[in-house]
Amino acid sequence: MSPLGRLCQYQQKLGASSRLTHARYLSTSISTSTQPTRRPFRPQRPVFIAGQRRSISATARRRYADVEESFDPADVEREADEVDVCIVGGGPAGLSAAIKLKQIANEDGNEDFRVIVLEKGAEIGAHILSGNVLEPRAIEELIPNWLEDINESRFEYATPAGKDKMRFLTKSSSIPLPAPPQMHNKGNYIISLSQFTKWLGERAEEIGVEIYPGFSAAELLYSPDGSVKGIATGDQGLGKDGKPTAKFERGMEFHARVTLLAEGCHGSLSKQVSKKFDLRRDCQPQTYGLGLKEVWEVKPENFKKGEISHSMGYPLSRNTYGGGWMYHYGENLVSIGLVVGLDYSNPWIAPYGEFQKMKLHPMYKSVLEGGKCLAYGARALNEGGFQSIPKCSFPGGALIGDTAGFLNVPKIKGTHTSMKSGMLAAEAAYGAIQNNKEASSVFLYEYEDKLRESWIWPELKQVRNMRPSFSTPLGIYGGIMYSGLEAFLFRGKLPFTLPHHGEDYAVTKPADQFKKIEYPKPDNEITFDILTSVSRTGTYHQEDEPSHLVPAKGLDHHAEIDYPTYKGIENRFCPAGVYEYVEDDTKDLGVRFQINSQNCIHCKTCSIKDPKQDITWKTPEGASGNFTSSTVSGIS
Ligand SMILES: Cc1cc2nc3c(=O)[nH]c(=O)nc-3n(C[C@H](O)[C@H](O)[C@H](O)COP(=O)(O)OP(=O)(O)OC[C@H]3O[C@@H](n4cnc5c(N)ncnc54)[C@H](O)[C@@H]3O)c2cc1C
Ligand code: SF4
Repeated sequence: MSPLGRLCQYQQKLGASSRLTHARYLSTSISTSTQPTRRPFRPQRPVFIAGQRRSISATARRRYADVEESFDPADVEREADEVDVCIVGGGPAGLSAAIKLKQIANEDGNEDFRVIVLEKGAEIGAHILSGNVLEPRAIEELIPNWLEDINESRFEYATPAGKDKMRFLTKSSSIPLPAPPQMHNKGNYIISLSQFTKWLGERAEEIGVEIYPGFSAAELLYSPDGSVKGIATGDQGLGKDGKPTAKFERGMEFHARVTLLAEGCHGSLSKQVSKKFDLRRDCQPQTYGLGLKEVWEVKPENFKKGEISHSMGYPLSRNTYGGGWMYHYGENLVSIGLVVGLDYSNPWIAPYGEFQKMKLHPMYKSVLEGGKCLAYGARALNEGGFQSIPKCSFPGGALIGDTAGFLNVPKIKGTHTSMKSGMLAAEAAYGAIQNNKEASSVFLYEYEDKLRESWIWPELKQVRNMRPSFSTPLGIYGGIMYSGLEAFLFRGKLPFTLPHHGEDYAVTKPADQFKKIEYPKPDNEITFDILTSVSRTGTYHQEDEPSHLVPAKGLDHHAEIDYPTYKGIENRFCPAGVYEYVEDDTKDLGVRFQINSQNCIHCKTCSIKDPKQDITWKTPEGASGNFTSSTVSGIS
């Protein structure tokens, strides 16, 4: 069977068609009992079938394992395919770059220009998690009739933003605060980013982008001159021990003139490339927050379509940065969430516990009461802003979107900037490839210039001092006061840039310096235990695949270096119950470190916050960590 045939067979096996069909859409949306009214899907437009225009590889041979056979997977030759641009990550940034590239190439009469997108989720949108209030600036530039198109193809899709509310919370009351201009949402839309991304995927395929969901880019490939020459997808069918099983299939190589990394916040290949080319040498460290989110169907009398609320204060202590949100959208749907800055020093803090506590505050509880929680998810987001943007180009490629860190923190918005960065990289990549037809390696100098000349730069520069102003001894109070002055008076014009505190993991202090925090027991109406929440993410990893969460020298060594000082911080920072310290008398510490990697929801917090930086997050097998069987992808 041809490699293309095997690819199709593989996708069918996963139920992971690259076509985003009506049936597929319905099967991944919310259950019928709670399903809001929605318009029927518009008939499918003609689409390009991924890989049909050109086979993935005509010559190379893929090796399947014999059950009895024992060999080193790395010794097996990989198939390779040549493309013009390889994009890793089918999120808003990657798909915007892909669409822009094909728009330019098609206008240029260069329809054979090959752009591929590899996405680790089983389908486009499956691994996307966000609020999301969309500022439509970038999408209006990319697809001018987007709103009409999207509203035709999705149930009441983009809810126009209504009233903005900003509150400071104490334990039982809420004090109105003036919403800074950066947080005004007039002209914006509340959307499901997962659905928006699926729609972008359809638009990309229509104009000839080849999209391969279910494929993790696991390794960067380099040319002899040191430039990036593409990526390799991960091997499939390895057992827990890392040895090939009967289902083993070697990964594939994609060689590209330009490789764009669009992996989202804290991308694993981006981390490697940043290190190799020292991309962070002239910028501040990146800092992060963890966003935890639920989607509820609320009682109609509690629903205020389009209302957008944000809060600061309770339940977070004055030294912990963060805030909550609640967006009313669609039909009786409410997106509620909490972002917790990962620069907290107290290792007893559990962001999941803080989120559950927040829902019990009267401002939130009054809306949720009598409703039903449909979905849960969590994802890290960049908080470093302007001063943490690295060099974005490297020989052979570039970082685009959240993996470079273009999120506007006071706005809590990064979709528009991520998309725009992808579009700028696309323009630079097409020009560079056309102008360097013979050169082996392409460098996207123009991308860096375009970023600085675009609206991304002044937007992020203006708010650069707000986030670091929360890191003074005055904590949240100092931050609110300073940010108020910045927002209404200084508007980013002060002649200095505040630095960040350093890396988030490095500010964590020993547990014995703090009192242990006890979180309220779940009531199963408003608050839930972590495993119930994980069941609402639809997370699924193969039982027997190797763990993608790897302590450098094994589980026992990890426990020895982390546990005595931080008393199980991994168990508390992980929003999916992946890490556990289990009592075990046979161990010197009295506990055994356990990793339930099948629960992982790919939020990346462990890679950011582990105080000893001992856990490596590797891309799991493609299509695993599949969140689509839940309600999440329909509404997140
Ligand atoms: C809780 C929360 C709330 C937010 N609220 C808002 C908001 O209201 N408004 C707003 O504008 N923005 C918001 N954002 C930010 C917004 O979600 C991001 O800025 C945006 O999604 C970034 O797009 P991206 O394409 O760069 O990355 P992502 O959306 O993260 O997409 C990356 C994609 O790459 C895939 N991928 C990663 N690594 C690999 C690999 N090695 N191989 C193959 N595939 C890979 C992932 O599966 C994913 O599909 C929020 C973010 C969070 C976490
Ligand atoms: S294991 Fe790491 S990436 Fe996975 S859910 Fe837990 S903290 Fe997030």
